[in-house]
Amino acid sequence: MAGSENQKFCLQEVLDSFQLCLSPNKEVYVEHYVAGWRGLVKFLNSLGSVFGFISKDAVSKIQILVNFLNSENGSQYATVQSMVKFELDNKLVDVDKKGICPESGCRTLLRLHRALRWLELFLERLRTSKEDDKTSVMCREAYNESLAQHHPWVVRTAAGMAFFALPGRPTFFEVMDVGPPEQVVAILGKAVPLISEVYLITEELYLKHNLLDLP
Ligand SMILES: CCCCCCCC/C=C\CCCCCCCC(=O)N[C@@H](COP(=O)(O)O)[C@H](O)/C=C/CCCCCCCCCCCCC
Repeated sequence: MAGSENQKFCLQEVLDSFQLCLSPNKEVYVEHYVAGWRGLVKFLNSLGSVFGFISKDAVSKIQILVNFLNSENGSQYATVQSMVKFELDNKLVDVDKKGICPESGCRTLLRLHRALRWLELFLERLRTSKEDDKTSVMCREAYNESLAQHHPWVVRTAAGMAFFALPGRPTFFEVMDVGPPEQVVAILGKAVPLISEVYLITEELYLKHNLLDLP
């Protein structure tokens, strides 16, 4: 999968990954979760180097999780549920905020999990938007309602500047490459509830184990 972030973006592929994410008993498969993010990073990379610092951060977090999946404990990382249990049972998570385990699977996935909420809010705005609506405004509103609350001023400022470089809605829809706007809206109508379900399952799990504030 190395270097796949430079390949062409495919919205259906992202949708498929998030669909495959959920097991019949509603566990979240880490493999498909990271595949969904890899697909999204392709989209980000197609927008140009202004978004490079965001893409780099997302790729490094994806890679940390892939490394866990490929490690000798890989089977423990099959689902978010098994990962949480394994890392908590083995004291691999910085629950006491002492600065240990800076790269646990739980804290790494939490960063992507918060970003998933941004994605859900952004895609819902995109889905219900009108032709003249600005993607930069939709993106900023979604960011302020979610990720921004976890970012320091310097990151919020850099992100805010990058949003100005977002292409307009028509170009956005073209890059999605799934056909006319009605088709994009239809696919987004399937993607948003799926993403929302994956988000809610993870949120409840993290809440139950008091992991939502991991440093
Ligand atoms: C269906 C197609 C349309 C939507 C396509 C969206 C494509 C988005 C792809 C990736 C999104 C980026 C995910 C970013 C993960 C950020 C994780 C994070 O919060 N990291 C921060 C904290 O990490 P630690 O320091 O604690 O390890 C880190 O400080 C962040 C640095 C980078 C800035 C992140 C800003 C995120 C802004 C929201 C994404 C905007 C993308 C716009 C593209 C439409």
